[in-house]
Amino acid sequence: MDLKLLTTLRAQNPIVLNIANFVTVADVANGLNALGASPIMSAEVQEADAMVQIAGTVCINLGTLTELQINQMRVVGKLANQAGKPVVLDPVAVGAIPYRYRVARDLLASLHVDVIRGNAGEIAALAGLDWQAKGIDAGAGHGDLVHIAQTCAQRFDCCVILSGPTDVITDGTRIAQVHNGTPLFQQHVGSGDLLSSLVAAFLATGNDNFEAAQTACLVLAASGELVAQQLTASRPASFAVALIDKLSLVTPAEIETMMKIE
Ligand SMILES: Nc1ncnc2c1ncn2[C@@H]1O[C@H](COP(=O)(O)OP(=O)(O)O)[C@@H](O)[C@H]1O
Ligand SMILES: Cc1ncsc1CCOP(=O)(O)O
Ligand SMILES: [Mg+2]
Repeated sequence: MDLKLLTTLRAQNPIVLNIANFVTVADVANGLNALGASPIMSAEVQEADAMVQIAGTVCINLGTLTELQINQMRVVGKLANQAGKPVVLDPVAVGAIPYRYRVARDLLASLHVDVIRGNAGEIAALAGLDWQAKGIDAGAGHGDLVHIAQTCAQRFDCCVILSGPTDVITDGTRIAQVHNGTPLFQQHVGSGDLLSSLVAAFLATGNDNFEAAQTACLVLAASGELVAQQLTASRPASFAVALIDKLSLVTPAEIETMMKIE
């Protein structure tokens, strides 16, 4: 974990290309912008080449996929691989919907993904391990989260973030755990989508994927925890607004005093 990456990211203001879902697209754009990245969303395959050329990194979110969008994901992902631009995959609800699972497996077979970011239900499904996912949420299960994340990372030869009350980050060998956060994240739809796109923003700093992924998890979780401490009413909508503000203000020094990372 390297909090200097936050300063680097803000100095670079990297363009993050998002194939977003239509539920959380504005939250993701505003969260990226607040942190110090430059978001761009695209839904048209004809502009894939130009988009990848201007982008520093790409985040592919399966949230509201269509056949047209899946084709766009494949084209954008392949172009990003050819151009050496890092790719993040958010496999929304692959643990609950078999069609999505097949789409994710097809994408992972035809592209190299640098980081997969999902909740326990999503990462367990991709790891081929038992878990009861519930829609877009993690659901219930009893497995060892570190083992699940490592199995997924080794299977797809990439870095994996299994997020939740504790975020587990692994490249298959190295493991980090971020214990910061607040249960308010679960009450606001889109927290996971935002994390996936912030991971893409940190990957643009050119650092080791494992370090960049950890730093993204820490910055978001710590920002949420700081907001939760200051809110007078712990409500999901006020949390979401205050979180965007905090992402624009939070400093490495502030995070350093409260980080719980192992
Ligand atoms: N109970 C919790 N306590 C603290 N942080 C949480 C909790 N649940 C989720 N988070 C945080 O919320 C963000 C989104 O994670 P998660 O809820 O797992 O994704 P998704 O929305 O895709 O299910 C992560 O930054 C994670 O650390
Ligand atoms: C509600 C919903 N339906 C399809 S995508 C989506 C948003 C998922 O957001 P997140 O996984 O970040 O909570
Ligand atoms: Mg999600």
